[in-house]
Amino acid sequence: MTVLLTARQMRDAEQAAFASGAATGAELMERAGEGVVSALLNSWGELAVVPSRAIILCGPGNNGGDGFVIARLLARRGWAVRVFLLGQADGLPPDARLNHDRWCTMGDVRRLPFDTPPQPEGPSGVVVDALFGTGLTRGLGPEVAGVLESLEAQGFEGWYRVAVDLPSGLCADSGRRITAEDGTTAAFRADLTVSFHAAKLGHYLDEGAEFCGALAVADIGLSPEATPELVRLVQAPALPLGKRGGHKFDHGHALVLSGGFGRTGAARLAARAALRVGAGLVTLGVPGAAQMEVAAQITALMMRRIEAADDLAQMLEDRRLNALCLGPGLGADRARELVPAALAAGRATVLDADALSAFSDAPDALFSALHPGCVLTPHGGEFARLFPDLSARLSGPARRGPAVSRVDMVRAAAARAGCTVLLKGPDTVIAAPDGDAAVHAAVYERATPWLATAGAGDVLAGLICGLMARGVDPWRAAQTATFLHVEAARHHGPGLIAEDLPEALPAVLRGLGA
Ligand SMILES: NC(=O)C1=CN([C@@H]2O[C@H](COP(=O)(O)OP(=O)(O)OC[C@H]3O[C@@H](n4cnc5c(N)ncnc54)[C@H](OP(=O)(O)O)[C@@H]3O)[C@@H](O)[C@H]2O)[C@@H](O)CC1
Ligand SMILES: [K+]
Repeated sequence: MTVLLTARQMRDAEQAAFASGAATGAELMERAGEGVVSALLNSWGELAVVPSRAIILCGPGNNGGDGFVIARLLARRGWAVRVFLLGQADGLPPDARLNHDRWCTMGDVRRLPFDTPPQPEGPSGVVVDALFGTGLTRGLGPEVAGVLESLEAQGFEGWYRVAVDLPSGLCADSGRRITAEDGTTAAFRADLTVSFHAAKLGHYLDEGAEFCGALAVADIGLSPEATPELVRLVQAPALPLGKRGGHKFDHGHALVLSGGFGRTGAARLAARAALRVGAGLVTLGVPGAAQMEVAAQITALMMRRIEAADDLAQMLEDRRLNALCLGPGLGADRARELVPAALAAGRATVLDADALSAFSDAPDALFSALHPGCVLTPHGGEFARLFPDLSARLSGPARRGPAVSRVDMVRAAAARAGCTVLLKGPDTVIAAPDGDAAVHAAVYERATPWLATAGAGDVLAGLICGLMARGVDPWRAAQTATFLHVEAARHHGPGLIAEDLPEALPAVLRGLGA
């Protein structure tokens, strides 16, 4: 299991190593520096062959200490190294001071921001940002922002940019840039970020991936963590996704409620996704006026007329209908009519799109009807309508580090709703009401910007519904569906439209050994 740590959890891991005698701070710092050097040599092979030049910016804490180790290791490889320190050597914590002093036997240290700003001194090289890492408590002031700007000036175009642990200015817990008192919101923009022991939430959430560039995690010999509040990074599902015998009713029967005439496409997309992910049967619940339209478009999918709440309640007397999906193209009036009846039936239920927006005026009425078998799948706008106070905490500037994160807010939303909440985005956050949280990241090598296309969200809702019809619990269904959704988009590639997603699933499932 890959976990994403907060700054505090990282410090706890470090303290545990000190307490058990497994490592000293100086040893961890040495390994951190070695990790950065080997990651940068691996990333850009030519640097491993011919010594280059480096500009290393060291901050006033242990992130700066890592910078001094990197300076020493690169200089030993024959690199031309210039080191800059923000603040005074006297103020450095002990391990950083030790490495500062070791470096001083090999080269000089210039002061930031007073000395002349760093100059490129050659067409190529590496800029190393070791100003701030997990200890960032406030935004970068104008002086530091000015230094970062000077490193983007003319002459640095051919230079690689490496951040130690985190790009300075970026919050380890939230992936948000911290805003300084004067309103400056600066951060180092890296090509490669090298972190230690485990990735931090901030590498994946919000603006994290944009500022990190690529991400490498160096092993510095700390023990794996096992605290329950850890956030996991969603990866290939451990569930058996293939069918192992049985007939169609053994794999569940999903019901997807459709909107009216001319608005049935979204529900049909969701239904097809539910069928492709393995639900044994999928029925579309359609108002009379739209039946001809739907009938002309479906084959393996089934259809039943559902006009009003009574029709739905009557249909749900059939206990074999075990998972519901409401929202895609449903329309606000129909959502207000059908959602209470669906929730009263106590089935596994996905609420998306209109089924969420229809309750913007009275979210508490929705929350009181929800049950643990539900999954809400809002995008940012729908989340803001249902949880305006939580959303507002993410939309204003972050003034202090560590800042409140999307994980914090989705956890709070799940606790309030009493069910699983999935906030969509390239950094999808999924939280369960008991506080479990996971991040699904479609960033770095899994970036799929072409997934931002009409109807993609409807397919996701259908995948969750289909998995729940197969008996997967809401928490795992939300994670597995998100993973499959992005894998389908990756399999198809650019040019993707929502219709392609269900059609890409067989290849994705086969690739996962289903
Ligand atoms: N934990 C581990 O296991 C390992 C950790 N390691 C490394 O240590 C790093 C964490 O070190 P750290 O805790 O010393 O914090 P760091 O990021 O260097 O900064 C703290 C200093 O910056 C200051 N400061 C903050 N914001 C500021 C601002 N905007 N403008 C100006 N100043 C600001 C802050 O001042 P204060 O807030 O106290 O006033 C304090 O002086 C971690 O990222 C990793 O690289 C590795 O060696 C391997 C093992
Ligand atoms: K840094």
